[in-house]
Amino acid sequence: MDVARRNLCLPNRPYSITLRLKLAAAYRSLGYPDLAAGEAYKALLLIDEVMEEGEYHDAAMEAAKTDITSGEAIAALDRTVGVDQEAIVWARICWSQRSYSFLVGCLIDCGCLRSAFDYNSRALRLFPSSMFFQLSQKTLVAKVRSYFESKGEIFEHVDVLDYPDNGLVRQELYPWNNHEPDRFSSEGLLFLNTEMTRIAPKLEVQVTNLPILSLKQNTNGGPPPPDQELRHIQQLGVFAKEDISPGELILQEKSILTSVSRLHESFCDACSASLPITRGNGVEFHEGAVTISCENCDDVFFCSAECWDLAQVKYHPALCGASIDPGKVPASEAADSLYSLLLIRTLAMAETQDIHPLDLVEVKYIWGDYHGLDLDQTWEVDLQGRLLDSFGSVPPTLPFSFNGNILMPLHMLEKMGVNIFEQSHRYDLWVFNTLYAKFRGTASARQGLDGRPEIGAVHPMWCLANHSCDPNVTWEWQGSMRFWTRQELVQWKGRDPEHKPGIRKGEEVLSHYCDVTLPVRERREWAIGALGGDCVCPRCMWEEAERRGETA
Ligand SMILES: C[S@@+](CC[C@H](N)C(=O)[O-])C[C@H]1O[C@@H](n2cnc3c(N)ncnc32)[C@H](O)[C@@H]1O
Repeated sequence: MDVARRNLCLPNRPYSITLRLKLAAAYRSLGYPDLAAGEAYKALLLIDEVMEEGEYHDAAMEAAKTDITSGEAIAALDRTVGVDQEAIVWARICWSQRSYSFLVGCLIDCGCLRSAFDYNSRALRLFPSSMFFQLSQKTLVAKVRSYFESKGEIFEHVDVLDYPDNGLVRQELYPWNNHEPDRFSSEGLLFLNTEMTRIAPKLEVQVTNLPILSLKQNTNGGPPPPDQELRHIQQLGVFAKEDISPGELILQEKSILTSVSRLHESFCDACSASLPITRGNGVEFHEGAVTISCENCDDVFFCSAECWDLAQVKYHPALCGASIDPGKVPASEAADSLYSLLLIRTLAMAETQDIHPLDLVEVKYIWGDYHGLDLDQTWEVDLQGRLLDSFGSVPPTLPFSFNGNILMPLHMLEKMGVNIFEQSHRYDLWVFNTLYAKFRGTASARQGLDGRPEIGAVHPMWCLANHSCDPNVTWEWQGSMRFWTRQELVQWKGRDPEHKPGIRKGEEVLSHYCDVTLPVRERREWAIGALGGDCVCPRCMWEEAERRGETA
């Protein structure tokens, strides 16, 4: 595949602007405008390096000259513009125009209209007579106008900062991603079960079949199938190795893949347990423990020497002194901000441990909820070979923003001292997207008193348990994640009266992703993000039928 081939070239020519632009073109033609936007943005960074005395100026200048003398630049532009062979002219005029046009076009494709507007305005200042940017301006105004008019608002009254900037892109196991393990292989299961036995001796991970709940993946655009005709796929689940009585603690898992979005002094930076409250000059003791802080940065606090040691070995050195406080995050973006912080934690873990982010044991085996469609059958082009839509007809489901998926991770990596050009193979946008895909289906978040998500975490073993609105366990997250078998099952009228609390050998551990005391419609709405569609557990099916007056 073209993308894979060019990706392989990048380690040798990480500063080549033309190579970045070719990669952007290849990504776009394959229905990945988000990945194309990432390469176009890096091309713009390199153009700045060529034109100014920056950290990478010499390397970028050298690469630009090589591109020009080797004829690469001419091929990339499909035409020779100007006769001046100076790299700076190429950068300022040709490459810059091409990078901006990729970035703006791809951001529009991804629904990031505010960012597209911003870059198009910059491009128009540089190239005022460009038809492309003038047209893009018109397209953007039309799109933003129709967005606000559909909400009953007047476009002229809206601040640019309020323009929509979040879209959806393909949630995919990229064809060139060779880090994803075979989770169903005997080696994969052996690894997971060794981990599981350590924290939950009575449980084991098994392969199971689950209904695919996402309508887009079930219907390819047709009407929704009847519930009994849903397609099924293989996934993992957690099962009892022996009989377990009601009220037993069956799993206790501590994770350092956590995020704290505010009140950093109130939570352990490693495990996110609540910390003792500081009063005046003294410190309030909490279960005999006292808060430990990092002497070098004084930005982070820990609940125990164990957490401090884990932070030192696993992630903190990469971040020590690099403030990651996202500042005041609007309530509407609080949940996304927790995912971004999980991404930063993962990048810091990769950097500290010198390992590819997708090979970290904390993320490698977790579920990515990739679309699972056969690309040969789904991908559609017209008679001229052009894509029918920007994503090649693959339904986009992964939330995407220019800031969260491109700008912020690259900026944080630079703060960690990572060379984002030479380390592209390790810290590329498709890697960030893959991590987000994994977090979105598995992370848990806890809200503060004002209802805004405050802390988030991925517990790699706990998150292997599937959901039911009639769960046989309940869980609590306070530093560690803990599972108990329920003393009493949820009350609902349609259950088999023989079904009693406790879990028998061979039965699946069924967790809950929503508040199971709510009525069926509210439960389904709550869990839809984590499940990908409406829950079809026996309780939901029965209660939905009852609601429609269909039960016997
Ligand atoms: C946190 S993961 C659970 C573990 C996952 N089955 C695995 O293989 O790692 C959440 C995903 O599991 C699937 N899932 C969990 N409970 C389900 C249910 N009751 N019905 C259908 N799919 C379910 C959904 O695809 C969801 O996105």
